[in-house]
Amino acid sequence: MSLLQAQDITRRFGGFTAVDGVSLSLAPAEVLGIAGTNGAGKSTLFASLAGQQLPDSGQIRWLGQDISQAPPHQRARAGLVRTFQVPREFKSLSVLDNLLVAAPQVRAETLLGTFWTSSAARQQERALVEKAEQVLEFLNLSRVRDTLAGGLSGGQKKLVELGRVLMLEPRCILLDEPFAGVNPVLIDEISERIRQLHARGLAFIIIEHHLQALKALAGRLIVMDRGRILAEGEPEAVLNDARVQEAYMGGVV
Ligand SMILES: Nc1ncnc2c1ncn2[C@@H]1O[C@H](COP(=O)(O)OP(=O)(O)OP(=O)(O)O)[C@@H](O)[C@H]1O
Repeated sequence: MSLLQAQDITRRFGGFTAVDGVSLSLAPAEVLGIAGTNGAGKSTLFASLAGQQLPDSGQIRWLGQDISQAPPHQRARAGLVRTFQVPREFKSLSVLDNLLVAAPQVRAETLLGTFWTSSAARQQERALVEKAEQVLEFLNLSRVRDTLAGGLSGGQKKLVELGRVLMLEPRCILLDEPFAGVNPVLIDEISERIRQLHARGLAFIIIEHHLQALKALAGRLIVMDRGRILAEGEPEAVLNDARVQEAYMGGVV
C-alpha cells in the first residue's frame, strides 16, 4: 500500500490554476524528488499535501485513509510533516528551545520555567530535552545548542528546521528546498542526514532546484511545469527528457 497518495489535486488562486490535476504516490521509505521551474506549483502542492491549504479538488490519502480535509497538526500527528522553503525558526529562542517548542506536548510557559511543578511534568520535560539533545547530536548541532537560532547560517537553520520536524517522529518528511541558500559543505551534510534517516525507514518528498544534489538522493523524480507533471521516473532519464530540457531554458539541465 502507498504511504501517501494524491489524486488529481487542483489548487486555484482566483482565476489562476497553480496546481492542475496532479497525481502522485509515495511508497513507504521512498525518496521522491520534485523539480521544476519557478512558479511551477511545487510549494503549493506541498501545502495541499501537508494541509496548510486545502485543494479545490482532488483527494489525499495517507495509509489508505482520506486526509484531504485534515488540518496540518492532525497530519503531523499521523506522521506526515513538512519543512518550509524559508526556515521558520524562532529567532530569539535558542536552538534547543526551537526543538522543544516543536514537540506537541510542550506548552510555551514550561520552557520559561513558570508554574511547572509536578514531578510528572518535570519528568516529561526531562525526557523531551533528552530527545531534543539526541536530535541535535544527530544533526551535528550540539555545539550551537544554546545559540539563538536567528544568528545561525542558512544551512544551520535548515538543519534546525529538520530537527524541529524530527521531534514529531514522522514517517514522511516533505522537504521544501533543503539546499536553498546553503553552502556546498552543508549541502553534503544535510544530504548525509537525509540518507541516514532514509536508511532508518523514513520517506521523503524533496522539492529542490539543486538538481545534482536532488538526483543523488531521489530514487524517482517528478518535474513540474505550469501546475502539471511534465515528466516522471528514474532521475537521470527524467532530466534528459527533451520536454524537461525545453522547460529548463532550452537545454541547460
Ligand atoms: N497565496 C497565493 N496567492 C496567489 N498566487 C499564489 C499564491 N501562492 C502561490 N501562488 C502562485 O502560484 C504559482 C505557483 O507557486 P508555487 O510557490 O507553488 O511555485 P513553486 O514551483 O514552488 O515555485 P518556486 O520554485 O519559485 O518556489 C505561482 O505563480 C505563484 O505566484
